[in-house]
Amino acid sequence: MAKYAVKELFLTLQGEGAQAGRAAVFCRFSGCNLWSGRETDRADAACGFCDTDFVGMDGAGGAGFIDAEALAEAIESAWGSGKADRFVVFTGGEPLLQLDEALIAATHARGFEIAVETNGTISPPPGLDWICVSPKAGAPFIATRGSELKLVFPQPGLAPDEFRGLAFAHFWLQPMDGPDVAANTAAAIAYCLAHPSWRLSLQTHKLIGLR
Ligand SMILES: C[S@@+](CC[C@H](N)C(=O)[O-])C[C@H]1O[C@@H](n2cnc3c(N)ncnc32)[C@H](O)[C@@H]1O
Ligand SMILES: Nc1nc2[nH]cc(C(=O)O)c2c(=O)[nH]1
Ligand code: SF4
Ligand SMILES: [Mg+2]
Repeated sequence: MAKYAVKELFLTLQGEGAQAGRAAVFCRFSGCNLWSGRETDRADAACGFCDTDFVGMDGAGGAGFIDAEALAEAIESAWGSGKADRFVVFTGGEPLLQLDEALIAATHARGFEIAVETNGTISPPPGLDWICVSPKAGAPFIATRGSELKLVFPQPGLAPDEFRGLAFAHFWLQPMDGPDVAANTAAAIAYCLAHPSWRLSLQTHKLIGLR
């Protein structure tokens, strides 16, 4: 049986947060601990606003990978040859359900800086270069330190000031995409104007039609 289930693997620009604009291989793992990914379950899910299809392994570059070497090789091949500043973002779904020390070692051995996008419910393994934590209302909050905290806003029951004293280098509000994105963006702007330690994170890839 394959060790890693990957929905899709692609080269793009990181669209969000402090690394926005940077070339990166996105490795999107299948599966999440806060939603099955099925629309019929969304209303009952712990995380109900997800913008991502992470079910199965049928996306571009998606597959079951037999071991860390095989997946690291696919990541290297997606990056392409002859370019420095190698950067991989592990996301999902929830990447910390699958990302382990063997895969971290194998991608580091190929010269990649390693970032994760995590929902904060699982303690990150050692060795990561960049940790973006995006907590979810009502879910356990375990990963209370990292590189950046990116709060999807607004989430009833999750006030930004709960997080402000934590050990993160950057604090972002990212407007919740969906039917209310315009109102959510206005609310995030108003919050950042009134609380300047928070900055606005836009999903820039969506604005310009990038993946
Ligand atoms: C699809 S998630 C995958 C990683 C991880 N499960 C997490 O939630 O952080 C990637 C990023 O997109 C954010 N996101 C998901 N749905 C969103 C939405 N509707 N609007 C804005 N950001 C969203 C998440 O909060 C997270 O920062
Ligand atoms: N371009 C681009 N940037 C991103 N940053 C975080 C993303 C994610 O889905 O985790 C994402 C994504 O899906 N695409
Ligand atoms: S935790 Fe992340 S991947 Fe899981 S449903 Fe929420 S936004 Fe989507
Ligand atoms: Mg995304």
